[in-house]
Amino acid sequence: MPPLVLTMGEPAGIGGELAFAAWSRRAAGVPCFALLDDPERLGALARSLGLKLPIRPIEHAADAEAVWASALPVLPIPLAARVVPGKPDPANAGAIIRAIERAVALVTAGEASALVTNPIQKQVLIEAGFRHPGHTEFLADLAGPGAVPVMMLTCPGLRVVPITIHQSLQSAIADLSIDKITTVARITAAALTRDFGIARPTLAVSGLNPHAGEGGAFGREEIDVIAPAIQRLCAEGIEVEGPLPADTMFHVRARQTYDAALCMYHDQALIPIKTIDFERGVNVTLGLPFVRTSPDHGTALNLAGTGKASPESLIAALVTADQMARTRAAAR
Ligand SMILES: NC(=O)C1=CN([C@@H]2O[C@H](COP(=O)(O)OP(=O)(O)OC[C@H]3O[C@@H](n4cnc5c(N)ncnc54)[C@H](O)[C@@H]3O)[C@@H](O)[C@H]2O)C=CC1
Ligand SMILES: NCC(=O)COP(=O)(O)O
Repeated sequence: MPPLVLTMGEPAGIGGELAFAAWSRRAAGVPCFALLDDPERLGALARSLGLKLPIRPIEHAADAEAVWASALPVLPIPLAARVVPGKPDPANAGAIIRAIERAVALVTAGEASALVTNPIQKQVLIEAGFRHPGHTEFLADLAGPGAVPVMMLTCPGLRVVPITIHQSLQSAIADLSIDKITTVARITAAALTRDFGIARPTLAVSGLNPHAGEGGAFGREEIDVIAPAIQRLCAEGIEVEGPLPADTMFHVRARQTYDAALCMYHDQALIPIKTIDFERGVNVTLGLPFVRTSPDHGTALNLAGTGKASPESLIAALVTADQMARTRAAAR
């Protein structure tokens, strides 16, 4: 298998030190990855953390495997400005974006088995002219026409999928449609079978309004949009239940009745998973022609450069990406 590729993310965030921690756990089974980052800034970061961590620039992703046992393999992406932990600099936006583009090129060419992204500081990139609200949408754009990105977060015992992603709550509600819900549900069901080995997945679909609308008394989206989408999916043979009240579909016993919860907007899906298991949450983008995962957390600027951030979610993202890539390779 080719190595994974890991992007730098926001260099003023915690991504670099998490990559160090992940590489340090290689003997415990963290899969081999090539880090797309600036070797000089990584060296400075390691020194400031008091780490004697060998960093080895490599020319090709394929060189990572030979280097892995003795040094952290880095595909160099030079940064424009010196990095100050906790203080993102828009001058580095170009390099952050180039790292993502190079990673997609490598995974598309088969030189990397899957793509794992470190978190970006979205506002800094957007202010620097980045046209996408997040990786999910950018990766779909890079993947080309036909890619419909679906965000799924997973931790032991729970998977959640927001139907609408990075947009205002007002526009998310306006954008809900039967077609959107059915498209996301079909992609989710197919991915649960292909990538997670669930032969006949059960999807639980949330309502939008309190008490799933209380029969129309608290809103009509359940009646006009969500229930018809569920009927269409059931007619296609997909196991779907709902619309369920969002406040009661995440307790322990409820979580055991479905394989993924489809929610109407970002926070409805992400609050339960980040509350239940922030440390082991993994963000997976479905609907792309390649495997992409990331940790569930963001840049944590308040922890950057301290060495105190937990690497567990990044390690879970690396392990999940490796497992998904192996499952797909075995099915070919
Ligand atoms: N995939 C991505 O690129 C993502 C990027 N972000 C971006 O991250 C930036 C900051 O977002 P926030 O909402 O502040 O979320 P955040 O996840 O960066 O931080 C929230 C809280 O969790 C803590 N935290 C985060 N990761 C941690 C770790 N590994 N170990 C220990 N504590 C940790 C932070 O210190 C902070 O107190 C935003 O620009 C956001 O857009 C957020 C989520 C995903
Ligand atoms: N909160 C999850 C999130 O924002 C993930 O964003 P991205 O993976 O699309 O960058």
